[in-house]
Amino acid sequence: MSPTSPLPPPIPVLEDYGLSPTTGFLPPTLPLTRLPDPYYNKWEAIAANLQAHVLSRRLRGVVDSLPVLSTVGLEHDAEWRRAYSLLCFIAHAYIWGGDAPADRLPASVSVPLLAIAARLEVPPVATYAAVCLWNFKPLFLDEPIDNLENLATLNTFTGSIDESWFYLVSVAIEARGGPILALMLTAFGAARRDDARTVTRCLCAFAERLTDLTIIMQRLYESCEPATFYHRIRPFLAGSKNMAEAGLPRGVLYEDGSGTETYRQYAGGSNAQSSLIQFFDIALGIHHRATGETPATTTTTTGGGAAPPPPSSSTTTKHGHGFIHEMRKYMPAPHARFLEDATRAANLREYVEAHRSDRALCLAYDACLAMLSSFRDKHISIVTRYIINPSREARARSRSRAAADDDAPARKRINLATASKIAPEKGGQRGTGGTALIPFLKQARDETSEPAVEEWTRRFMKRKMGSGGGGADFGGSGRVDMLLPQPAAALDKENVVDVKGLAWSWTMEDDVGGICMV
Ligand code: HEM
Repeated sequence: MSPTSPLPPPIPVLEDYGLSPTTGFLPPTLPLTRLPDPYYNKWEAIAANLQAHVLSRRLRGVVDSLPVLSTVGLEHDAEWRRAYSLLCFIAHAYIWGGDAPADRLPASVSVPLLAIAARLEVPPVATYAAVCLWNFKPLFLDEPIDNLENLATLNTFTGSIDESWFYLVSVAIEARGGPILALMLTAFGAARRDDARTVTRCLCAFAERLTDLTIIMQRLYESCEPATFYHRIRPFLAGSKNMAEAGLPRGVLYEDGSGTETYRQYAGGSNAQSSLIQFFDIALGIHHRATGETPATTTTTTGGGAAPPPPSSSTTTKHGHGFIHEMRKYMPAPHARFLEDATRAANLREYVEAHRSDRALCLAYDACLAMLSSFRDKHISIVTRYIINPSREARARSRSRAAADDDAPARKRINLATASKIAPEKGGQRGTGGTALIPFLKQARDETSEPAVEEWTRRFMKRKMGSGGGGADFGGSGRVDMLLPQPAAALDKENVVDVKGLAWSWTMEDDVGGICMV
């Protein structure tokens, strides 16, 4: 380094961001199962009986008559996190737990929720942190929390095993993936010292853990039924942004008694708010572009690899890289700050590019890309099974019902589950110009393999992503492309309809077959 060259950006220290070298983005101390101060017993009682309150249609009345409690009784961080999680469950049950959504959140919930969210630096909605990161307990304290058989949820909207399992799969992924943070920070340091052996060792360990994460994710099928997820669980996680057809045209007003409140709009809770997966991209130097954008410059090098494209500047687009970046606003701010600082320090892609002759290093790096690409491949199958297919079935059912019977059913519910069914009939919802869900996810997966250095890995991953042929697969049976709908651009715009994902509202192709068998 020349005397004038600037110092490299510091390698982040996990503890500075409240992160743990063992559990990663899960809290360093276990979530509390109850707030210790009895002052908060009313919150605890409502959350403990949330399903009964919703079922009996008494929740809104109970919450309306609740006093506005102060945050003065909250001491340690774990207490603030517990209070946040409780109030998020109560708030979303209040909004979505009736025949039509409530567009006002009473002061009894909104006042403490806003204060707690500000203190924790999270938005006042049911984020991934509220329902997953801070909402679990181990069944046995002396057993690890990266084992699904040792986990239970603290709160759910529905009381169903399916909902618990949905959250717990993510918790187990976060727990098993937690040590990857320290591993990769060690690799950043080793690359700076030009210690290729340590970098290789860290990358090998990373690739192995990534395989574990894919295995855990696929266990979702064991205890979470797609129809239950789509119709019963997903509606409670919905946000207030782009929710006009679901009954929230202006969003939600958080009452504070001032009379000057304005409507707020937030995205719904989604695993896309997981800092862990975004950290993987950062550590490996993977760049995500706006959906539909192709690499600007692709220079063929001697090894057959592509030179790293410039980091995407596209953070302003509505979706695509913009969406992935947007999700950082829904992470606890210290986690998002860690991601920013890790981005500045990340050096592995450049290091591997500069050491192309080191086969072991290149293979270890490419293995990580292949494993992460495989993880995303399996995730696309999950989204197809849990969102795309039930959405199509619901639409088909609602059409045939409408054709057979003009009489309205006895009681009509308006919420997220019914929204995508009623949207096309209302007109104006077809081909809204939004981003197509599956092409977005597929592009994120394809971008994951772009930095591969070894010629054979590149060929292999291209083949895996191609449209035909059999062949080996790093991750098992993940040939989803052949089974999925084609990109929206290739389709008749008339057949494109809205679909509510988790965080966001997307489009999908209505009439194309897409039964995905994994
Ligand atoms: C039933 C299970 C799941 C469903 C239905 C699902 C659905 C979705 C949907 C609809 C999106 C698009 C953004 C949105 O609208 O929220 C998305 C994105 C994403 N999901 Fe999932 N997801 C599931 C499980 C998971 C799990 C277990 C993880 C891992 C922790 C995960 C990680 C991600 C990530 C990282 C993205 C952003 C796109 C990317 O980086 O590839 N998802 N998911």
